[in-house]
Amino acid sequence: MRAILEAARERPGGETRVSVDARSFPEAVAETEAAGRVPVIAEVKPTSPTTEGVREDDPVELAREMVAGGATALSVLTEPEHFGGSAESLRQIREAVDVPVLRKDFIMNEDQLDVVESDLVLLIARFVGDDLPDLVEAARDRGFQPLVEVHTREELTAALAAGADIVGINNRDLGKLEVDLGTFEELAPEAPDDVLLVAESGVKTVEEARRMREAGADALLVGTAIMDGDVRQNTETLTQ
Ligand SMILES: O=C(O)c1ccccc1NCC(=O)[C@H](O)[C@H](O)COP(=O)(O)O
Repeated sequence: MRAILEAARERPGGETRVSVDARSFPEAVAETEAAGRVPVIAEVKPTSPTTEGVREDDPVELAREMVAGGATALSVLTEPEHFGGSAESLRQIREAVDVPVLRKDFIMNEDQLDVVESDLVLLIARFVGDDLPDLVEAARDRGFQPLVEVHTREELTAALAAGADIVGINNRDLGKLEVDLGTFEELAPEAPDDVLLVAESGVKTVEEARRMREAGADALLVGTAIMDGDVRQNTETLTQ
């Protein structure tokens, strides 16, 4: 994790401030619910420190297939060194689909928000620490919907104090890289009802998707299980 964070701190920001006309994620979730399906954010994740190999397929084609499979939104890794992502992939994907797109990266400072437009942007409470309130505000000022990621009760408290209204509870401990779906089950009851809760990481099966929904997940963020094989079929299975 240290190498990922060191690289993130070094990565340059954008030169001009972005202004986004964002596609509403809460509305997309409500539409999926109304259609009787499970809201899933499908992740375009070419590789990761916990995945073997690299998926070399065209990211835009993968994204189109995920949307065809019923994805409510997409998450696109833009971290280049450890996840095989790029800002350019995200730009092309957002142009090619009409669902909200989350920029998944390790954003450490305000300038890094200006690298590329997206509808949602990930802010990881564990890594931004006391800068979280300012980054939430800076993201909203640019038109982004911030998705604040937490893994502990303290981080959830910090996210709520920073005004987060879309919170991702990550089942993956980014210190140990271990996954435990019990993390979402433990923290979800602590969040107020008006916060949109996303269960992140480790969901592989329909049963696990149901487990997260029963624990209060408004949406699920799924990477590995969708990227492994036929992404359209995998998305269809998890959104049913
Ligand atoms: O996925 C990893 O290996 C990883 C390693 C180090 C830091 C972050 C990492 N993942 C970020 C994520 O949050 C996941 O990509 C996302 O939640 C999807 O998880 P999964 O469905 O388990 O692929």
